[in-house]
Amino acid sequence: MMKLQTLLSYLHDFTIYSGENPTITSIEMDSRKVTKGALFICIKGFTVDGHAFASQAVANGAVAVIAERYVNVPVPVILVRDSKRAMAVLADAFYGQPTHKLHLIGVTGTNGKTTTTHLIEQIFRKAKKKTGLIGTLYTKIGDETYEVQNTTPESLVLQKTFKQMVDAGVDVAMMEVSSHALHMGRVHGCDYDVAVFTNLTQDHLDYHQTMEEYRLAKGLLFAQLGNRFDHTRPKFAVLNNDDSSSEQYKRMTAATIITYGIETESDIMAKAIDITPSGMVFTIVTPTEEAQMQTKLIGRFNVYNILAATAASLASGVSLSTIVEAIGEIQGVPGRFETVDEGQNFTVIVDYAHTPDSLENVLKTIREFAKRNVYVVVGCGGDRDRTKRPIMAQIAVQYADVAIFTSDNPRSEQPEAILQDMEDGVRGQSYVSIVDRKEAIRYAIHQAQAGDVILIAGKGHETYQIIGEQVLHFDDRLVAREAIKEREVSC
Ligand SMILES: CC(=O)N[C@H]1[C@@H](OP(=O)(O)OP(=O)(O)OC[C@H]2O[C@@H](n3ccc(=O)[nH]c3=O)[C@H](O)[C@@H]2O)O[C@H](CO)[C@@H](O)[C@@H]1O[C@H](C)C(=O)N[C@@H](C)C(=O)N[C@H](CCC(=O)O)C(=O)O
Ligand SMILES: Nc1ncnc2c1ncn2[C@@H]1O[C@H](COP(=O)(O)OP(=O)(O)OP(=O)(O)O)[C@@H](O)[C@H]1O
Ligand SMILES: N[C@H](CCC[C@H](N)C(=O)O)C(=O)O
Ligand SMILES: [Mg+2]
Repeated sequence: MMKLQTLLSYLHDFTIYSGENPTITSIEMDSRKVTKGALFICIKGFTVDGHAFASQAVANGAVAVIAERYVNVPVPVILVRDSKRAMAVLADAFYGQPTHKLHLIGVTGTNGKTTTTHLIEQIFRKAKKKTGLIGTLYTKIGDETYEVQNTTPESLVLQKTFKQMVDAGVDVAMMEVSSHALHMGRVHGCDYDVAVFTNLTQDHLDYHQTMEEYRLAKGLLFAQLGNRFDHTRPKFAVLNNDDSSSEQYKRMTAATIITYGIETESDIMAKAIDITPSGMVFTIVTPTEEAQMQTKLIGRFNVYNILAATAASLASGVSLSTIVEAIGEIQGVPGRFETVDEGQNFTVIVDYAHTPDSLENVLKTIREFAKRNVYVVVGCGGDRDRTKRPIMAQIAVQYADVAIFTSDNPRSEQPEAILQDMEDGVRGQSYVSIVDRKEAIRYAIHQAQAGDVILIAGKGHETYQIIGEQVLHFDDRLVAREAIKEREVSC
């Protein structure tokens, strides 16, 4: 609870059309969630304009309204330049600036955010800290998980979650920070201690338009870090030295820089990497010590994720021996290189690769150990970057022996039209297109011979498929499992 005027003292640029000072009991951006005493924030969304719901919010009990243009309601209206950004400031204030009380680690980059945050979580758990995690899979406080809608939630949800973490005694929070969130200011008010960059490759050009804009959006995490030079709470930017975008981020941040890499000389490095089908071993070298790292995770890209997690944890004061122990025990991350094993004589892997770079990485990794044919079942999401479709199709055809194109989440687009965009990248080459994802997975599984490897890419942990407005239950792992059993019965 907070008085409106107290709350507004955190905002520096607004106009208020009232001298009233009601008590604010909650902040809402959705009129349907408003209850008595709420401050309603009108957000001009991508689908509808929240200003149209101000009256409904007041009817539901809102006692004040934040808006970008005047709305005619019988409660104080506060005009701001950008209501989404104002919301982030107000949410931070309303929930008692919870990130000031947490050690907060933010991870950004095109690929590897979910994996890296999970590695960091396990490391801190090993270090006997209470952890909180926010990302694509869920919000997790200690052992409890909660469903999420976005990888990086809207500021209201985000700050409320941080408050819950503080109340639950969380010491360290780690979160995925998407480029959308950075661009829209969802994370304004988050006081990061460590910011981590995984990599930058093509994705989300539907939203950011150009790679330069996309790179800049990710850079905001580093630009917004550490300008206080607080010697009691130093800030760290953890950067991938093998990714050229890091050079720009080094210039954008005032924080202490820690680099990691395999190719380029860096503060934290992996050397003598040995990759087998069951895991990896490598030497991790820091400025002060060296250790042997052993992991069940597979793929060179996961060496990068481990290096990023190690650098972030070392910067946070965790010992290298604790890090090595934690990484050694990690079984995997749901939907990331997850095998489906029903005792069949071929390998089935479900993975969340939905960008050109991740698909290429995963297929290259499979190629390193596959003894016979490699199948890939892959689609591209609707209402998302169209330009990645032909590129992903080309990668599928290039690295797999059998490429099967299918639907991912078509959303509002025609599934056949998405397949056309993919096929445009591979005209004249050999591939199979099966619109129905279940049928595509069944096709691969029924074709496979002993020793073959099937990669089912793009949806990983997802337990749904979005077709039009419908959200249907769909889980690649279950569909694959059923198809394997079906095949055994028919043999
Ligand atoms: C494009 C985008 O970012 N959209 C987000 C946005 O939805 P929107 O703009 O369509 O909202 P809207 O439906 O137009 O509503 C506008 C306003 O009216 C309000 N409203 C609406 C109806 C009503 O009756 N009353 C009412 O008050 C709404 O509560 C809202 O405040 O606000 C929603 C609520 O916070 C978000 O969940 C939603 O994310 C959607 C699901 C999404 O797909 N976002 C993607 C692009 C995204 O952000 N992805 C990144 C991850 C990318 C990656 O890592 O690969 C992420 O961080 O998730
Ligand atoms: N460091 C990496 N570099 C390239 N590809 C990676 C890396 N880590 C994971 N991948 C691939 O990308 C996929 C997605 O990984 P992950 O979920 O960790 O990334 P993310 O950044 O959280 O993705 P999203 O933006 O969709 O939330 C994995 O399934 C794997 O195929
Ligand atoms: N965070 C990503 C996830 C993509 C997952 C893929 N299955 C799809 O639906 O395109 C996005 O919203 O673009
Ligand atoms: Mg993620």
